[in-house]
Amino acid sequence: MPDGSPLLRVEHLRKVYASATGDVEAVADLSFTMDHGELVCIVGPSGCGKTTLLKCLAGLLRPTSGVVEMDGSPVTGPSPAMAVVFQEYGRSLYPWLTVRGNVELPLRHQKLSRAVRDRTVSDALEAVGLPHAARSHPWQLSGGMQQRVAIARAIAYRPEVLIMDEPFAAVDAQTRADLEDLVRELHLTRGISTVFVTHDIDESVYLGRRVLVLSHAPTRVREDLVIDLPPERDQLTTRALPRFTELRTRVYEQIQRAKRGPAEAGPAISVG
Ligand SMILES: Nc1ncnc2c1ncn2[C@@H]1O[C@H](COP(=O)(O)OP(=O)(O)OP(=O)(O)O)[C@@H](O)[C@H]1O
Repeated sequence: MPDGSPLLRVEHLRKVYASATGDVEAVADLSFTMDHGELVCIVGPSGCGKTTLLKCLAGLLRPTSGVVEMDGSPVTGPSPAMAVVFQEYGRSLYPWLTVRGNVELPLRHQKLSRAVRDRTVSDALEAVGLPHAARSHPWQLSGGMQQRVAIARAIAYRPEVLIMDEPFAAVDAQTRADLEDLVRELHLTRGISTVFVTHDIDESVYLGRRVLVLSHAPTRVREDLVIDLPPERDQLTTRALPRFTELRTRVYEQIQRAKRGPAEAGPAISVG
């Protein structure tokens, strides 16, 4: 239960890959915390280390040094309290299972009665707007619908943290806008704590309550920006607000500076 302590604590995280051509330092010295119920977006220059960071958060990669803690306990491996949604929805869904079967799959490892499991799956499909597609197979659905199935599977699992790695990079602009609104709605109505990695500056400002701008690789947090836009957001009115433009300009400038190299990276600061 939330008691004022952070949900996620990342402190002095460092990750060095050993490779045949020499060591690659992907994450240099990265620290931040995230509270229960927050939606934090992470942006940074291409190849800066975003996926490496997410894999360390999700326990899929062991950090070289530093700490990742969830609810005060170190993350040392894949945690049942975290669900990850990747960009490649086509590869994350099982084509031989129906939509319902895909959403239900991770629940089979939980000790739930058949009735509760059925209700949980139906509720998740309802939440992503796909109750009518339960009996379809993923390959019968559009890309955006398949990504909704992946999101339904993640939320049915009731994770403490939903981690999303550029989840909408492969869909068209209109579908992307709809999926962004779905993430906002799930955040507002269900209070799901979400870490959302994106290349898209406008998307990070539209979605986030905070945006972490990462430096060039080896990465660290260059800026921790509070997004003080109203919680009820709308694709037209929110994006037309002068404050939206100020915030996107700020993120854009920081990424441009970050691209110029590690020497430009300053300490993490908060800007209201
Ligand atoms: N398994 C690996 N072995 C060696 N180096 C790696 C490995 N995985 C990633 N890297 C290197 O670590 C750095 C960060 O990679 P990472 O994929 O985390 O960045 P990213 O910000 O997610 O990239 P993108 O913007 O392309 O999505 C890059 O220099 C990459 O080449």
